[in-house]
This record gives sequence, structure tokens and C-alpha cells, in this order.
Amino acid sequence: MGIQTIAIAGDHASPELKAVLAEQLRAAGHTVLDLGTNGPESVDYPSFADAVAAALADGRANAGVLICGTGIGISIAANRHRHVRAALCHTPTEARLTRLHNDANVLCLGARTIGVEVAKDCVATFFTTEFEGGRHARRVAMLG
Ligand SMILES: O=C(CO)[C@H](O)[C@H](O)COP(=O)(O)O
Repeated sequence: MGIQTIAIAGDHASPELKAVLAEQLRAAGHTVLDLGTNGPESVDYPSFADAVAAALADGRANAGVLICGTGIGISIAANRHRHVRAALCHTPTEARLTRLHNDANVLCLGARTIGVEVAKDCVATFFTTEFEGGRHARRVAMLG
């Protein structure tokens, strides 16, 4: 995917993992836009999905990472936005295939369901894998 400006956000389940992944992304040369949350207070994951979607829409970011407890709710919320292709990944294989086949622009992770090292591998794979195009471009275009 090349060097990106990456918006990262999540709910109250996310801050610890989010900090690790933000540091990993910075170390890889990306610019990171941290849209919160950064504390343990209970917050609502759809707001953070909306914040990353807005950053993609207005050009503040080219890609995103979203984290909630399972990654499920925040991926559902993110995919309500037509310009977002959010992929909930549990393995680097899924992260690779969703870039190759779906041109996913937001990686979703579950802070309560994934280990830190696997999450880091997902991030590393997602942001170094290019969309394959070809037959997949036709299908991605059909997503609207
Ligand atoms: O995973 C999530 C959504 O898919 C949320 O992180 C989870 O629902 C938050 O739960 P709680 O308010 O009990 O901490």
C-alpha cells in the first residue's frame, strides 16, 4: 500500500492495542492520525468508525485502523459509509487477502480477541500488500 496517512481509532477496549499499533505504523514511516479514544471511559464505537470515515472522506487520511472489543461492531459501523471497505481480520492471511481481493481501506481488529503480536502482523501485512486489481476491480466497483 505504500506510505500512508493512517487514521486510527477505537472505543474503550482499544487504547492499549491502539498505542502499540500507532507506534508500529510510525516506525514504518506512516503518518498516524489518532482520533481516540485514549482513556478507559466507556464510549460508543460507532462514533469512532464515523470519525475515521470522515477523515478518509475529507482527505486527512488515506487508510484506517479501527479497534473495538471484537472488531465486529466497529466494522459494521464503518461499512455503513460507501467509501469505506472495512475488513475485520484475525490473521495476517485475512489481512493479505482483503488487500489483494477487496482493496480494503480500513483494517478492523478486536482488542479482546486478538493477541498483540498477531495484531501487529495483521497491520504489517495489510499496509504492505497492494490491491491485485483485474477481476477483483470489477467486483469492488460493484460494491458501490
Ligand atoms: O466489541 C465491541 C463492539 O463490537 C465493543 O467494544 C463492546 O461491545 C463494548 O462492550 P462493553 O461496553 O461491555 O465494554
